[in-house]
Amino acid sequence: MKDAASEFFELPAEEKKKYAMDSSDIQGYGQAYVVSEEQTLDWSDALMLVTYPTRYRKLQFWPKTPEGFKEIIEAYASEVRRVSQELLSLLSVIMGMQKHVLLELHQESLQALRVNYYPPCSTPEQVLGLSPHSDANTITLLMQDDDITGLEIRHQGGWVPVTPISDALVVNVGDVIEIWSNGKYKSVEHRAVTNKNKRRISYALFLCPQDDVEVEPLDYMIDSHNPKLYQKVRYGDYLRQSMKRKMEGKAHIDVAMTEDSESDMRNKDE
Ligand SMILES: O=C(O)CCC(=O)C(=O)O
Ligand SMILES: [Fe+2]
Repeated sequence: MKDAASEFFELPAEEKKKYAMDSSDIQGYGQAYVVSEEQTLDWSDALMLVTYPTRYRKLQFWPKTPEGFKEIIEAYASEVRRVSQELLSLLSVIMGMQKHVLLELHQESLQALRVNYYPPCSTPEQVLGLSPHSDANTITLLMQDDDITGLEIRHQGGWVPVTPISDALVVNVGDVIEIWSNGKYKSVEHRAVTNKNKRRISYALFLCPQDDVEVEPLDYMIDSHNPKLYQKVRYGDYLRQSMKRKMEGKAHIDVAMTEDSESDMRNKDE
């Protein structure tokens, strides 16, 4: 996967443009979250593909070069899908529920791959590879290059680098787990920084509920000490709302907050 992706991103621009993302779509080669001509762009390109359910695949965006890349993506997506399903069972148990609860909410889950390419940048202190955001899905499994640190997570007001561990995947909790757990498990705010000397590639597989799944705090997570913090949202609407905005930390999760919890948060900030 790493060799093939590297070869793809090093192809001439005209070759990569054959797979260019449409402005109204998220699949293909390009940059997502570009919502205005005035915004500062992140120092990265991406190849974004829906991998499951297979009927949502738009094969015209799956690169034909290098040879065999398509099959590699398919094999990687299928293996990581298996791991993410195991993780969902374990997460259900950690959240105090029966093993099958989260899996059932993902009966026909959507999985999308984003391969992020960050070219070397002569002024890394001036530009980000990927702006701060949380992932608007359930969990993300991320593979990073071994020899270069780029991912950082928000912790106690600062940014903490996530040093790559060889042969390990990073698992990010996304907004949907935050909403289902009524805020007990927070989606992690993260960003990617650029590097002066080396290019970096990361491989994110996003596991999402289907569009029509209604996301709201699960009954198990609410009691008299833990009032409901989020209102019900249809997942497809939540995702589309968050994609319409420029990436700005976790601001997009406001869409799902109840009015009370939103004003509580605001009072805390002030
Ligand atoms: O490059 C990274 O490590 C972060 C990628 C990421 O956060 C994303 O694709 O959503
Ligand atoms: Fe992310």
